[in-house]
Amino acid sequence: MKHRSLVSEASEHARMVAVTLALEGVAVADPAKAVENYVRLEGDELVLRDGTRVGLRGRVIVVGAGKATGGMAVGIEKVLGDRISGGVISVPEDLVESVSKQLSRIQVVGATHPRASRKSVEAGERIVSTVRGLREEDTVIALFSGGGSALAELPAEGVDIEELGELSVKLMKAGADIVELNTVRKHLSRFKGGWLAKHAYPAAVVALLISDVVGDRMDTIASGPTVPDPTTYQDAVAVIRKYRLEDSLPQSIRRILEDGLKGLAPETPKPGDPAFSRVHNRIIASNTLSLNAMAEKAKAMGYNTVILTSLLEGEAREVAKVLAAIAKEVLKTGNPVSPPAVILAGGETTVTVKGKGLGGRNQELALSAAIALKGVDRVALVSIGSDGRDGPTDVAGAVVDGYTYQRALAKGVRPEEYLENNDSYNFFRVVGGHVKTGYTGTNVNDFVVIVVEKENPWE
Ligand SMILES: Nc1ncnc2c1ncn2[C@@H]1O[C@H](COP(=O)(O)OP(=O)(O)OP(=O)(O)O)[C@@H](O)[C@H]1O
Ligand SMILES: O=C(O)[C@H](O)CO
Ligand SMILES: [Mg+2]
Repeated sequence: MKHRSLVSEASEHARMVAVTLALEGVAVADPAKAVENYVRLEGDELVLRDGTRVGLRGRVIVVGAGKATGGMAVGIEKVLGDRISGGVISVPEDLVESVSKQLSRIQVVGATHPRASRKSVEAGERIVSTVRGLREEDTVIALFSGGGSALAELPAEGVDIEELGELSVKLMKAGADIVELNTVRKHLSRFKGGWLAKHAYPAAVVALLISDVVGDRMDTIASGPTVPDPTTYQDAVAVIRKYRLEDSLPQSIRRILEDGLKGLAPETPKPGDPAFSRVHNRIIASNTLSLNAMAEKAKAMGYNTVILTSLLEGEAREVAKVLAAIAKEVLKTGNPVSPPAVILAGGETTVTVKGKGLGGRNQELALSAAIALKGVDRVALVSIGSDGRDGPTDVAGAVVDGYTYQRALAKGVRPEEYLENNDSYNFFRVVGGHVKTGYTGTNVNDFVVIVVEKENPWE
């Protein structure tokens, strides 16, 4: 069968618009651009986008940790230039060389993630010694993003970093979510959970955060080194009990938690602590901020636009069915918006991997949507991970339309079979539809864009 009969003009147009919008969501989350769009220097004042003004009277020290922190540091050097007195950031060790080349005022150290190591402690010690002893007239610019929890650490007294890394991995494998995981990590640290703000006090702190946490809880992003910690030792112990890990706790960790419960070890700094009186925590890139930018662009392109949520969760293949149903409803009744329509959603779905295939949650969501959208004209759906790596694969995600199913059959590929085997990567490798961005250097979770065209989108 000719390819032309396996697609329509409207579907092609919808695919193009869907991918264009998804890439806009990634672009606005670019770490350097996000910093440059959020802060500017006016005389001897740092002015934040929300109008906050911070006088730069003494030294300006830049610190931070995270997978996007290198890009953020490039941005802050562009904004502040030689107003920066110095500083040090921790990035994944394979990025140290490329990031160092772009910086002239800020030093770069390499550490490990998603599991912390001795290198993470060296990074944590470097950062803390850089901010300790600063004066009231000095200013710390803190740059934190996803991966920051692992990339910089200062373990609580006696806690062994290898044992801490082991416990973190056990909690991740047991299914703990990031809020639970970081509640535990904050209570075994003297860096996380607001401790860095304590070390920097009485200097002013401007913390710029790129959120990879669904729901954007600031105290959870990189475990909130500059953010007052609302969680307690009781919360941390409750997490460990929930995942039945208390019997296998190493002695050093058990002791700290028991001392904490008895009030013999300091709680993480809480809201109201004077150390936060001159701390300004700001999210400069997030799933919500990207969805808003995508919606603005869609409206400018003439689409009736709705943002469903930035809190998407659930099994990817099931979420896809709900999203496909919304796309069909737009065509059927014009609800929640009439064509030409753009429907946006973001967050982080999950995949229960039972098959032997290769893929990621975004590719799996797209494949399931291709099945649900079989035969539906004028519609496209794209799902991508904003960091450019969907699961253990080299693509960001995939785009599908109402003809993807037929195109697969024409190539002898049965979509349901690939879905059952969690083999979405190989489905799109054969049928087409991969969205490749390369590693984007940012992470604001995943985006789904649905486009529903009117009869003739070229009009
Ligand atoms: N064959 C597969 N098909 C679908 N999803 C898969 C497959 N293999 C792994 N996954 C999913 O990919 C997830 C890991 O995704 P990924 O590698 O993008 O990390 P992440 O969750 O985005 O974390 P990071 O913050 O490091 O990017 C796993 O939790 C798993 O659910
Ligand atoms: O490093 C972390 O804690 C996670 O990426 C959440 O920000
Ligand atoms: Mg990822």
